[in-house]
Amino acid sequence: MVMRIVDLRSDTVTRPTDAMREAMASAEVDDDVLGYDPTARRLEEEMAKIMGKEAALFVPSGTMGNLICVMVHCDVRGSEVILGDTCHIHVYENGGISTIGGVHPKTIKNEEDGTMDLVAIEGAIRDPKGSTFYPSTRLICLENTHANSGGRCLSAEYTDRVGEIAKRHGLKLHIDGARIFNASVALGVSVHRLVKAADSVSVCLSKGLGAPIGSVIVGSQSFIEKAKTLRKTLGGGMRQIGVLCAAALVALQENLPKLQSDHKKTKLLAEGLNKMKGIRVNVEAMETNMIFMDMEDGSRLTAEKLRKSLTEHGILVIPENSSRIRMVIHHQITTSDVHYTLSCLQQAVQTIQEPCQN
Ligand SMILES: Cc1ncc(COP(=O)(O)O)c(C=O)c1O
Ligand SMILES: C[C@@H](O)[C@H](N)C(=O)O
Repeated sequence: MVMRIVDLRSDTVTRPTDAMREAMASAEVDDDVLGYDPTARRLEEEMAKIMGKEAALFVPSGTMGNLICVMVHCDVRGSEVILGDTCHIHVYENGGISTIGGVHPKTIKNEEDGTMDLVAIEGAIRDPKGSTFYPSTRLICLENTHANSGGRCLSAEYTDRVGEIAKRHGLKLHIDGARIFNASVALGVSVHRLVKAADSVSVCLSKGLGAPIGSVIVGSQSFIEKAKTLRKTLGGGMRQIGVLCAAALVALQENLPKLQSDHKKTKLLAEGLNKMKGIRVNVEAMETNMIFMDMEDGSRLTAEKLRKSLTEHGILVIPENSSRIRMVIHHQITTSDVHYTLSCLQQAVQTIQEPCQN
């Protein structure tokens, strides 16, 4: 019997749709290193227009997109970047900006809402007069939505304030916009307004948009030209990438409109979880497509016990720690999957908390 699978591990787990596969199979392609791939060019022009920037570049992953942007902005030895202590660039990218990029990280505490305190940002900027001893601050990085705070959205006004600080000190601003479309839909603000103050943005095609592979970075024409050279240096120059970009173009058409529904399903799941004995979810803080489900002290519940029980029912999740599980909704999770997950979890919670009654 084929087991029902409900994959809540991440929004990176989606499978290409039939329309994506058809587009991939019939994509018009050419060598994107020797010249340019026409389908890649279409995607890049589309993304630059949507994001309100001069130019765009397809890259194999969000990690490489962030690395390239940081390295282009911080192209002088001794550069330092100000970024959040729980941001993806600092936590999940193997320290690449330092080990490969030679850029020094200056972390600031991420607040619960994914922002960094504005006074702390400005206070972290190195005094150029201290350059005998200190690195030189060249870049500030934000992340919108902020994954480790549960997919929280940064407002356009907050981003503008950080942009003003950067400009005042002659710095650049990069946004890790892996889920910027989720922020745009949740806030009801266009993506180009959200990133107006940014000098560069890295946008994942392979998350909520549901494309199988890739990201796009956007910025000025001169920035993207430097980024293209660095992409090749890092081994990211690829040939007939129209095969991948064709799927991304379908994703933009098909899945962008579905993000609102992803967020609705997230709220439905969060509200259901919050009613369960021993489980706590900050429903208000679940602004987009992510849920952090916490186990209350003394509830006998642990992330591993629940993960194991859910897996037995085909529901896949990733524990954040011993008492927290993250669940991520995407366009291939149905409302019925949400109800199924709630029913299985209710059963697991009951079994774990009242073993003798079962
Ligand atoms: C906020 C954020 N930025 C960047 C990335 C990196 O993207 P990729 O997995 O394509 O390298 C991810 C997740 O994958 C992410 O969640
Ligand atoms: C873990 C992280 O790299 C990935 N972006 C995710 O959110 O699933």
